[in-house]
Amino acid sequence: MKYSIIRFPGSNCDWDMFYTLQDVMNVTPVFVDYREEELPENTAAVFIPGGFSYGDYLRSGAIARFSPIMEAVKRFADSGRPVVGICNGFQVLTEAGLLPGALRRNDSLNFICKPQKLTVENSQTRFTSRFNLNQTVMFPIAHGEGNYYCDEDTLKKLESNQQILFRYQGNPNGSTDDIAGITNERGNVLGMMPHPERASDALLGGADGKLLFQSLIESVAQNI
Ligand SMILES: NC(=O)CC[C@H](N)C(=O)O
Repeated sequence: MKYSIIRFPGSNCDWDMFYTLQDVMNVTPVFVDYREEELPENTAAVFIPGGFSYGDYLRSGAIARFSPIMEAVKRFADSGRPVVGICNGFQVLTEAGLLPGALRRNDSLNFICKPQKLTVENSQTRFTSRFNLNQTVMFPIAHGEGNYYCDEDTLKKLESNQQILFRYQGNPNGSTDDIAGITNERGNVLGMMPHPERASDALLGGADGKLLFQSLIESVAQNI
């Protein structure tokens, strides 16, 4: 089983993800170039890491979503298997239409880089089964375009389908309804602005993020 990490020109959290998967979680990560048209065989889950794909030109993620590999990522997601986008990865997934809504400039118009408290809003998913409901966790944030926006109807659907997995405590960027991380309706595609891979080892200042990787890896093992 491989855990595929997609690399675009400008990705910069690819090694953070690799380290977490290989050294902390003891699974097998593999980098996948954006020009590839297929994912490696035996891919168990796809990760789209943080960064500044194509220099964040036009809008974050707006160019990366046209990369050849994204067609394969869409097919993988359509088959119900897990796809996780962190930070720029979340931006790419909304631009690609795999997640609802959009990420806009932070309301302060400043880049924000700090540890951020979050509330776990749903602990009954393949990504969050190791957390407790309403648990407070600390994940770093580092973004200029993390202001999640969706219209009223979409927000109602996100809430009624329990697609909101994480909310900010003390909204740092103006996100609608304090939203920090959501899934698609089917529940197999996750996007979040905070970085669990940067909170996966006490040496990094905290290990709350490890729970997310544990949840996902267990669900893969159980074929959920
Ligand atoms: N760390 C990141 O992924 C940065 C995200 C994005 N490019 C932004 O600044 O909004």
